[in-house]
Amino acid sequence: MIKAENVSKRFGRYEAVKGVHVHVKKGSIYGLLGSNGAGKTTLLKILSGIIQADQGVPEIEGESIFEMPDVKKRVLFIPDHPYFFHQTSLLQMASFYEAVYDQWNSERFRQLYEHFALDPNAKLSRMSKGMQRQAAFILTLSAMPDVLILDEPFDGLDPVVRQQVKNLIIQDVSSREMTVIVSSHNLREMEDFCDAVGVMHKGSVLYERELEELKTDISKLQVAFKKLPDESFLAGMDVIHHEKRGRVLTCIVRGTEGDIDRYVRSYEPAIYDVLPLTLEEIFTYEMGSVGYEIRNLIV
Ligand SMILES: Nc1ncnc2c1ncn2[C@@H]1O[C@H](COP(=O)(O)OP(=O)(O)OP(=O)(O)O)[C@@H](O)[C@H]1O
Repeated sequence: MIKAENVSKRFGRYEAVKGVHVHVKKGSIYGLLGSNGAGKTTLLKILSGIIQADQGVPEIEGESIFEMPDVKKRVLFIPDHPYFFHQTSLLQMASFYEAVYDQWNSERFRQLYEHFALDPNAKLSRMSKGMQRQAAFILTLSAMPDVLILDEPFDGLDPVVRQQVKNLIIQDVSSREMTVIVSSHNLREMEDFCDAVGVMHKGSVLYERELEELKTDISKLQVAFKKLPDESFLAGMDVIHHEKRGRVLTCIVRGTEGDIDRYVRSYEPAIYDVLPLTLEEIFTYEMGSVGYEIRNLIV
């Protein structure tokens, strides 16, 4: 549903986004992960039609978004610092949203501000950071977007509100196939929230995968041998990282479980365990394999 092929963006001589390809299925939640300064915010702004790419045209259901008001009305973006007009209240912002967004739902707006117990007449600038973020979600979700693009959206929300906001988003995804792209450094949270992830580093998308597929394609092995085999043992697998502690060898390996299992067992290990990896571990090791330094992460 959302497709960006070979998208690039320069700021002066610095190339913040370098020929990236992004594919997001309709009605899914796509997590954009990456190192600091990787280009996530820049890419999200391109996908939202806020800035124009130098190369490549992102499409939403086959239509370009940049300077296309009819497409833009269906795509809402919450930046890492939500923006409201000077000296406005939630109610005044709602009037603006209602005038701009055709799919605005006043009943939902009322339900949401009552649910979050925000005073609709209070000045938004006097609200706390977390309350302002709640206000941004109330306005955005009341506009009933087909595509919701979120940059570090849950920062500053308390754990209860965080879960409530995520539930609201999940409801819209399942009930009316809203599509979500969300950037975050909180991989624990993304693991439970996303269907697929794309990982950015230094302006490039290193890979994008369904979360389940990603998790079955990389494993942590713990093996011990009566006599440690020579280096051909490690050379025969796609090892991203390994560590030896005493007789126990711990390896992070790419590949399918069946192939790895057959291979390791052919060396007749005394102990052999395959442990699941969290998204955080996968991210860290994959980043390590492209030169982002990791040290002693295996525990
Ligand atoms: N308007 C701009 N002018 C010049 N350089 C910019 C501009 N916006 C972003 N950059 C640069 O582009 C690079 C990518 O920035 P971006 O904000 O997209 O990264 P990010 O992945 O969102 O980072 P973080 O995770 O730290 O928020 C950075 O080096 C940043 O300094």
